[in-house]
Amino acid sequence: MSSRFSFNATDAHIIELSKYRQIAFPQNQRRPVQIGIDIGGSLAKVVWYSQNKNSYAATGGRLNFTKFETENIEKCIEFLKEIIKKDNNENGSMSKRILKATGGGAHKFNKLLNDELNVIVETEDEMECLIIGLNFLVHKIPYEVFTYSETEAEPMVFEEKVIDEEELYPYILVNIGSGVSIIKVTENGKFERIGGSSLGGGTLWGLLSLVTNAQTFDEMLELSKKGHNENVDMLVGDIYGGDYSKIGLKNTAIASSCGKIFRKKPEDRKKVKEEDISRSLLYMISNNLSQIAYLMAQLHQVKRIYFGGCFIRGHPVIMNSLSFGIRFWSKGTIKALFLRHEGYLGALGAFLKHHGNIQEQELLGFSENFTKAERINTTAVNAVGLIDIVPKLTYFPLISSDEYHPDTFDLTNPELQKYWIDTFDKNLHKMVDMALTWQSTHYVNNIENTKIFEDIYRKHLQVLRREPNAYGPLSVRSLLILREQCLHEMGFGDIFEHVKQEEKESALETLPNLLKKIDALPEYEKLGVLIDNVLAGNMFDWGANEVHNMLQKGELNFDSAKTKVKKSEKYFNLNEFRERLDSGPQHKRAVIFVDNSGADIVLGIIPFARYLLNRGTEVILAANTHPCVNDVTYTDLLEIIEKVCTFDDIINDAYNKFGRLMIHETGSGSPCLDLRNINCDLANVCESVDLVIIEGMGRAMHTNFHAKFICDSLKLAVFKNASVAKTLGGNMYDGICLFERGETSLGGIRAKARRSTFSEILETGRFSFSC
Ligand SMILES: Nc1ncnc2c1ncn2[C@@H]1O[C@H](COP(=O)(O)OP(=O)(O)OP(=O)(O)O)[C@@H](O)[C@H]1O
Ligand SMILES: CC(C)(CO)[C@@H](O)C(=O)NCCC(=O)O
Repeated sequence: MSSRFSFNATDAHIIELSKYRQIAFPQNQRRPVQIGIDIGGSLAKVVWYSQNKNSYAATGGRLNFTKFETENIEKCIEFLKEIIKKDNNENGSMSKRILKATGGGAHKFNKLLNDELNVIVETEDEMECLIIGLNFLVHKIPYEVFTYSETEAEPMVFEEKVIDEEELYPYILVNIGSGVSIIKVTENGKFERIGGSSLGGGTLWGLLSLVTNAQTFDEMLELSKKGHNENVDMLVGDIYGGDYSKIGLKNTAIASSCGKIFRKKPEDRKKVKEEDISRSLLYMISNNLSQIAYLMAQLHQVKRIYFGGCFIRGHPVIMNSLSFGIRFWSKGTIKALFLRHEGYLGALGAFLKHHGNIQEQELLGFSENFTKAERINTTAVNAVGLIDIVPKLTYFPLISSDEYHPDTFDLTNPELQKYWIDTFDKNLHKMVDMALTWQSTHYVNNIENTKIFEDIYRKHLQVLRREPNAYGPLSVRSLLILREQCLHEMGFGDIFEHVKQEEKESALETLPNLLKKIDALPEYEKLGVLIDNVLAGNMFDWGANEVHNMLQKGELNFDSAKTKVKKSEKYFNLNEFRERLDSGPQHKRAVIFVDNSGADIVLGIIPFARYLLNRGTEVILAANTHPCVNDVTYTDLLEIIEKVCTFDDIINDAYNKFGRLMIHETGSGSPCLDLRNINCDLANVCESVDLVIIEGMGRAMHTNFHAKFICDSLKLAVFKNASVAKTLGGNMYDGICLFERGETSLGGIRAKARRSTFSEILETGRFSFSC
């Protein structure tokens, strides 16, 4: 089967998930490079922090991952020397650094590391580091954990981040390195190594080195993919002539690994294919481990079994046989859990042991960055991976259900998958054109970077065509985020800046007159006109292909947009909103998640916000932190409001005098809105919000269309994509205005169990409620 795990690693422009796993630290974090290393019997794994200068996104830092064969420890040391030298050049020479090291090699090579690197090597316990690393990934990295089964249409099924401790403990970790350690974890900081096995990854590597001509472990695994184990394994059918149904053994079950070889004549034994024997040995090790893992879980009455260690390396056959074994032995009651950063648990744990890192995590958010454009360091076994470290994000406090999921469309349907991947592929050239224009207006002459951007994104799309869930569940949101990451990684900033600037200026010129006209309307007509204006403004969306074409040809202006947008038959209940405004208690505070710059924000949203302010409702405008398409960013919005303040007293007073108009950043850089990850300051000011307004196709259709809130909510958007319209039951350019009363408005109790934070979990080991 083709999969993300077999992507061509020699390609310099793309970070394949299994081999490049960076995790991205927030801006303004200046600190010396910190390194964690886990030197095992087979491989030395390195995790280090680097500042994220290359990226336009305001991500201040990044966790990088790489590994070397322990046999070549000197290459690893050279690599570490380079990292330290680079950091000395950038941040100034430091006094002796601390290197956090774990694994057997931290002891064995202690003196060598000390002498060669001129560092203080602090040795950390291997088992403890594995658990710290695992807990970090499970709590902090989106879609880190997944189950795997080839019998399902979609083999990889991702788990949400585990936030509550009760969900997590007790668990066992089966860490398959050279040898195997099995660790039971019952609560934060409480663990015990309950067993192990010497039949592990080193065993397979050793045996395959003996029976194949392959040079590297990866070549050996490749061989196993092509092999047929039934040529060497004795199956139940070989003994019974069919199934042994009485005890539930099918004829295809392996009765005796390698058990057919002894029957062969000595001259035929040499003809056994290396592919077949590789496959057989791989099953032998994996099946044995799944059985031991299950027995351990039984003995200790544990339901969660995580598999870690480089042995797994996202290899489908290994994962499938471990999964199958656990499912088989547990009669389907337990599922094997895998991790996308499975080989780095120990090194990550050692890294996090640097002073303050564990507490610090609570202040930070982490996102995965799949993209890197530098030439790969060829001395490493598998180059580097990336995790970006971003300012801390949190749950939006007004979501009413724990079932909240941002994405509206389930892209498990192959037709929809193809449609969306094709759509982004076809539109890519438009982004490239924008990137080129952006370069020319910034006097940057680096066509190569635009080409690399195009290349990287297209290659990611190719990966996704083969393995749609390679980077976590596929959604329109994930495709959009990936595109932004690729742009940012190549140093592109706000590539729609010129478009936004022009549209903003022209809209600001129109605004005073528009406000006058609205003010002159009879009171009962105002709301309808304001909502029409928001929907017309929302047409100015350079991210929607159809509209992009119109805008580029100059075929759209505010008036023509107003005639183009029709009211959706199915999703337009303005009257209910009007009735609520007229008869219910006045809303105290509204938050508006805004969308595009130009006419959208200036002629649509600002007059509507002004109307709410006039009615006595405070208004928070929540705009993206980072640029994406022509969405208005937090900094754009500050500028716009300051301009509006120069000619409109209502906005000026509310913003400058009374603080009744507030502007906040969402923490996002996407046209979609994931309300599980909102800037903490915004979440805090939204605690007292009783009206949530979400605007735009990305925020209110691709995402949040089904979101329910504990307070009143209003979704405003226009169908600008035919597939979205068809799937949701609307027509192209229908405007939706969806008002829904919240539990509080209906008299319900406003209460919600908040989620425990990671530091609480780590530090107190107790379950608690907090932001
Ligand atoms: N590119 C690779 N090169 C070598 N081994 C690999 C590679 N990819 C996966 N492996 C497998 O991973 C195993 C090593 O896993 P890991 O790095 O987790 O263990 P380790 O830390 O070296 O061992 P231990 O913890 O037992 O000391 C190897 O024995 C081999 O089976
Ligand atoms: C010796 C370690 C802990 C080194 O990581 C590992 O290789 C292992 O757990 N080996 C298995 C030893 C045993 O329990 O049989």
